[in-house]
Amino acid sequence: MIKENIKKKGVDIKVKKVGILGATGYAGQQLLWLLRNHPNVEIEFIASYSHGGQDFSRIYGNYFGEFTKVCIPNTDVKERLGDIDLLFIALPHGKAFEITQMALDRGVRVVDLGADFRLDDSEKYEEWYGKTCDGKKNLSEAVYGLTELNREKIRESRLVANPGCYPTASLLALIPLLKRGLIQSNSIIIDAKSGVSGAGRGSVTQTLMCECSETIKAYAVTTHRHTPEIEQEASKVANEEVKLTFTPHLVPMNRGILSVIYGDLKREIDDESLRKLYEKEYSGEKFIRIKEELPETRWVKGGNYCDISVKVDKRTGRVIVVSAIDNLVKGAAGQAVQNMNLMFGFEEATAIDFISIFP
Ligand SMILES: NC(=O)C1=CN([C@@H]2O[C@H](COP(=O)(O)OP(=O)(O)OC[C@H]3O[C@@H](n4cnc5c(N)ncnc54)[C@H](OP(=O)(O)O)[C@@H]3O)[C@@H](O)[C@H]2O)C=CC1
Ligand SMILES: CC(=O)N[C@@H](CCC(=O)OP(=O)(O)O)C(=O)O
Repeated sequence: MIKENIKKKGVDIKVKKVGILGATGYAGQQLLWLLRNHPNVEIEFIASYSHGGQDFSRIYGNYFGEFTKVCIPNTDVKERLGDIDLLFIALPHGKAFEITQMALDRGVRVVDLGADFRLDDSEKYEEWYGKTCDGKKNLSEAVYGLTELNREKIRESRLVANPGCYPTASLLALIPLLKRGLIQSNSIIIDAKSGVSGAGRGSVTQTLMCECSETIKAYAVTTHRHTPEIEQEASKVANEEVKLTFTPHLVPMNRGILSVIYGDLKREIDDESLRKLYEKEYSGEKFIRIKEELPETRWVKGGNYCDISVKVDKRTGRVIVVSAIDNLVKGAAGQAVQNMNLMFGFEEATAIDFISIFP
């Protein structure tokens, strides 16, 4: 591994120890995959809910012979907090509150890949997630981990709320328009499509082959919990209240999110000028690629990129922004690593600096 090679060459490298809670899920596994190749990270432990005591490579066969750590039970994590600098949490909603408090109390930093700390308002959390919010105390200190938006705050933060996959694709596409007040804030419609890994490994009926192949469906129309998350962050960027329509779809592919966003422009502007404006906004951003060609999920698969293209429909005065990400990488684990790199002062692209996989 890279880590050993560097040590052998006698280079003094800074190493931080991390634990992964929920390592057996899709997001947790993707995180482990990335961190294994991080020169400055030692994976101290991995934890699982129902596979405590099992060799990870028996759960994910691609690790056979390469990574043989045994999962500790989730319940043992509190006793291991003293061994780590940072805890990644990739658990179902509502499960991060207690352990986060314990970690912070022990001086351990936290990156939560779930939604427990994303909403500033605990009543909104309870309304959209149908769960009590036991983490009220931490909500105010959590930094929303959309890296390109909150880079400086993330560096200093103890607790990062990694964004949802749909919000990542949608907000990155909307920010340049919202920042400049170019779009009518109540006219935004987000039509987004996700591969089935977005639903996690634990989901059952809806991701069975017969249920999701050879079909495409909208779901959670008007009720998806990413709506308040996108509205919250969009409102902050726009400096006015944004209310939008968000409709997710499940499509028969493993990975990827394509977000197609419509909105009314406040003034006339052509494609070319708008594209230049996007290029300016994201100049120097390694992982945001402004394209003339329309983005496709196949060009971001396995990578930490968000590809964006922007067009104007002159007939209607509407803007159409298309963005694509890999839900498990930029939409989850890749962005979590990007945030951790900032928190520890590592080079931001460490361990995520590779081209997407195709085919
Ligand atoms: N999938 C995606 O594209 C994205 C996911 N996320 C977020 O990441 C988190 C994990 O998602 P994902 O990996 O997809 O989900 P999975 O269903 O694939 O994994 C869930 C993980 O949580 C554990 N778990 C299951 N039930 C419980 C429970 N009752 N108590 C404690 N632990 C439990 C599982 O352990 P075990 O396997 O041992 O039972 C597993 O490690 C979620 O909060 C999700 O919202 C965020 C962005 C994108
Ligand atoms: C296809 C699919 O089911 N996707 C998930 C979103 C996954 C994700 O990013 O969401 P959280 O981290 O907020 O759970 C969903 O719609 O619930």
